Amino acid sequence: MAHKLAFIGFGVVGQGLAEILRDKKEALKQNEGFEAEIVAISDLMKGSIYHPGGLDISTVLQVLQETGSLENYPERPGLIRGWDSIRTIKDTNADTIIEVSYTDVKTGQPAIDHCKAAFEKGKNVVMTNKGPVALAYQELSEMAQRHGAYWGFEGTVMSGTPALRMPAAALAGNDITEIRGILNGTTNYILTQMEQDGVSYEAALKEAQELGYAEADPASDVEGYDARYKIVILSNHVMNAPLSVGEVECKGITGITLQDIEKAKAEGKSWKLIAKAKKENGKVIASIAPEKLDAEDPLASIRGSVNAITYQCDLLGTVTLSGAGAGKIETGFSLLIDLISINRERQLISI
Ligand SMILES: NC(=O)C1=CN([C@@H]2O[C@H](COP(=O)(O)OP(=O)(O)OC[C@H]3O[C@@H](n4cnc5c(N)ncnc54)[C@H](OP(=O)(O)O)[C@@H]3O)[C@@H](O)[C@H]2O)C=CC1
Ligand SMILES: N[C@@H](CC=O)C(=O)O
Repeated sequence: MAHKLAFIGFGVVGQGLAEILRDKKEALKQNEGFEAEIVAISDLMKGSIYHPGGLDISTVLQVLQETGSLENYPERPGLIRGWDSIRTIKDTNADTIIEVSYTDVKTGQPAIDHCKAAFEKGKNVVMTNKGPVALAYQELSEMAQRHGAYWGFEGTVMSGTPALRMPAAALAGNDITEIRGILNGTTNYILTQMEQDGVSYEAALKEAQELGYAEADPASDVEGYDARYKIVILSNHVMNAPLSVGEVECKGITGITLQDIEKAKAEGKSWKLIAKAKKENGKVIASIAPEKLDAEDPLASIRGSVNAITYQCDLLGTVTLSGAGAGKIETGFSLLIDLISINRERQLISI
């Protein structure tokens, strides 16, 4: 049976997943027994469409590309327009909600309410929005479990790079005592462009926005708030240690000038925005701050929108993972791997 999906938000990442589902439809069916049907899309400005029998993905993407609005999706019997996010979550026949609206760095809303509305209906949520995971991890995990719903959020940290799934699956049994990483693609892209090509901060930020890496409000990236959410998610989910956003010291990259970067380069060093979390006497101490790294530091060579993370494990020692930290298809993939996980669970249950 096809998975029925409803998208809340349909910007860069939502469209990335839709493109993957369009382009890999046959391969996913053949290799994974996975079939998906987009039944609804509700976006703040682009409009909202729902058809219980499914929307045509190619037409949706084409109409959006040509006109910028879902309002121009062709009329057909049974098509409903104009439902807001909550109605789309509650009243459509979707069994999984793809929550890809913007990340609010203060309240996590309205995405927290989107998750609650879905779980109350026993619907799965797969999301890249970091707010609910960083601010309401415990409450939402319990709620999803109580209602028998799956909550997937691989893309909230390091896009489609398995920064959450890899330690949960392959490092299980270790105590992860420390995490250190570059967790924001936009700032790493900016710092790299400034260092490699002498591009100005403003021009590099504009490029990152055009490439789809930056948050809707890029202050979240450059002030370090996005990386702060990510270290909180890692602490709670991977280190199994409660940490709240307010406990993380946070400094962004806005104070770093081209001169600072040139000076570091002459010393053989590189500026990076470093996220850290360390367990100390049963508590986690975490911070986000720019650091001038020696060339030998494994994180010094991480360039562009690529991210990297080092896990300090009690049994295995140091393990470092690097890969995409942002991007349309890369982050679309993070949603796909969560959907594939739901599908695999379904297949196991039906054996
Ligand atoms: N881009 C990336 O590489 C990554 C992004 N993320 C996260 O994924 C999420 C989506 O990112 P991205 O696609 O880049 O962002 P975009 O800004 O491109 O898309 C977000 C979309 O959500 C819509 N939206 C905002 N609020 C609501 C709402 N209440 N109901 C319905 N739609 C709403 C916006 O509408 P409109 O603009 O039409 O007003 C916009 O189309 C964000 O939370 C981001 O933090 C995570 C990892 C990587
Ligand atoms: N704006 C974020 C997107 C991914 O989380 C980033 O640049 O890392």
